Amino acid sequence: MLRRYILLNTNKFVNCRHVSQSMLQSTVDEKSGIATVTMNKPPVNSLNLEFLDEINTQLNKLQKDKIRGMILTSGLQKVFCAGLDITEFYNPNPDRLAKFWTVLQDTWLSLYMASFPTVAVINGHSPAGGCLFAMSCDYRVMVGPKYTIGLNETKLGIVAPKWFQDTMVAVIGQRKAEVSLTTGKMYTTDEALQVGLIDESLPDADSALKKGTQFLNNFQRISPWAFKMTKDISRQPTVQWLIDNKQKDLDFVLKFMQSPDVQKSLGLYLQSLKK
Ligand SMILES: CC/C=C\C/C=C\CCC/C=C/CC(=O)SCCNC(=O)CCNC(=O)[C@H](O)C(C)(C)COP(=O)(O)OP(=O)(O)OC[C@H]1O[C@@H](n2cnc3c(N)ncnc32)[C@H](O)[C@@H]1OP(=O)(O)O
Repeated sequence: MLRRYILLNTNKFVNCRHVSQSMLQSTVDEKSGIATVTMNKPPVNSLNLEFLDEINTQLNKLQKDKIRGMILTSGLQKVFCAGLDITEFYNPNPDRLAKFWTVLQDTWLSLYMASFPTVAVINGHSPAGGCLFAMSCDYRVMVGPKYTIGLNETKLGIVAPKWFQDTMVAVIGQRKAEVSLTTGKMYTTDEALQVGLIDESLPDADSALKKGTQFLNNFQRISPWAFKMTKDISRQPTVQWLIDNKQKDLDFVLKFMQSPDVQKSLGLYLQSLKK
């Protein structure tokens, strides 16, 4: 493994393994065994087929490398992740759409059930799929006060799939999730903290990264096996539906996304984004 000193977001030099460098930068601190995975796909870290594939491959690699924890963050100025790349849904090629959705399912399962503790350092806006990724980590630290987070699918004229919804229910509870999902609510950092969608709010990215690392350091005294078993038991009810219904979920998405009404809504939404 290539060893070198590199500059991390914390502006400190640390001895680390440099795992990869592309749309995703991943570094592992040799001493703590904590990986920092930085999404860096300008302009907004939208999740397309290739990016999701890279994220999933990296998560599986970190698992094999037996890292002790992971921070997921963004290398962009003001966006953590803009969610799924809407162009994957608009006038889709059915084969590519099927691959895209399958990789999304797999990436979510890898992240949600990661064998190591995970923290999302949300250093920018985090709508829809970005919120899903943040909610799938074990702890969320968000940089405030100016960014927003939430599952806004209804505002696009589409519907958050069951497993997106269940992930939110697991974090903020049934009632709050229902209101949040039906209204497509995007929470400010303060609102997200109040509702329990995030665990901490910090004024800048450096202190958020420190907080995330502090959380992960709690696990130095906890057996990785005990951690993983506890997490599996806790998260099993949320993941089981997708594990049992991957094909059904995919078939539904293929049909739903090719319907003229949904295509019309997506076209209008894409246009409004371009404006
Ligand atoms: C029972 C039913 C079950 C199942 C149904 C089946 C399937 C449904 C699946 C639905 C799941 C969807 C999950 C999603 O994640 S959908 C994506 C939702 N994302 C958004 O709404 C975010 C939109 N973006 C923004 O709000 C802003 O861009 C953001 C706040 C993130 C950043 O703002 P900023 O001002 O910094 O940048 P912009 O100028 O807006 O954007 C720059 C360029 O990037 C393009 N862009 C932005 N977001 C996306 C995206 N998600 N996908 C693709 N492209 C995106 C934007 O258009 C700009 O492009 P250019 O103008 O530069 O060409």
